[in-house]
Amino acid sequence: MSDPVELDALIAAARTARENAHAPYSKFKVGAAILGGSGRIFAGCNVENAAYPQGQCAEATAIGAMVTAGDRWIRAILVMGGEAGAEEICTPCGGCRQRIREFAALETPIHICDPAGLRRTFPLERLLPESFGPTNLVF
Ligand SMILES: O=c1ccn([C@H]2C[C@H](O)[C@@H](CO)O2)c(=O)[nH]1
Ligand SMILES: [Zn+2]
Repeated sequence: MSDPVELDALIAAARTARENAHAPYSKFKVGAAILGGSGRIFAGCNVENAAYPQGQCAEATAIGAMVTAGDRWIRAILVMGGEAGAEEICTPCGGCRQRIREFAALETPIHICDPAGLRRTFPLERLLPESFGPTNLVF
């Protein structure tokens, strides 16, 4: 789990990112916020494209911002997608689960929000069991 102050900061960062999402095709806005190893927060939104397959998820944008700034560790990640009170929660897609895996522990919390607030928290391992990661490539 993340402490409540960190959680509030992640929610605020993801909310702002979500508002900036470029999602004219799906109309599904997503913001993500990462608490990095340095204690800094990195945010990202989904960035869609008229050539649909070129769209990028919010989590990928946030991970890119983190790596660009020099952080290499995800202490917690929060995803805020869709609309308040939606029946289904917005968990990271399969590709983003693997992207998170590159920089996180199996216990790292993935907080799932909608614009009204926190809905669920999962450890990464719950969303990506029996996963392949960096240690598989250590010979
Ligand atoms: O966890 C998720 C799920 C979906 N999307 C984006 C991709 C696409 O732009 C839109 C609809 O799938 O939402 C994300 O950014 N993150
Ligand atoms: Zn994704």
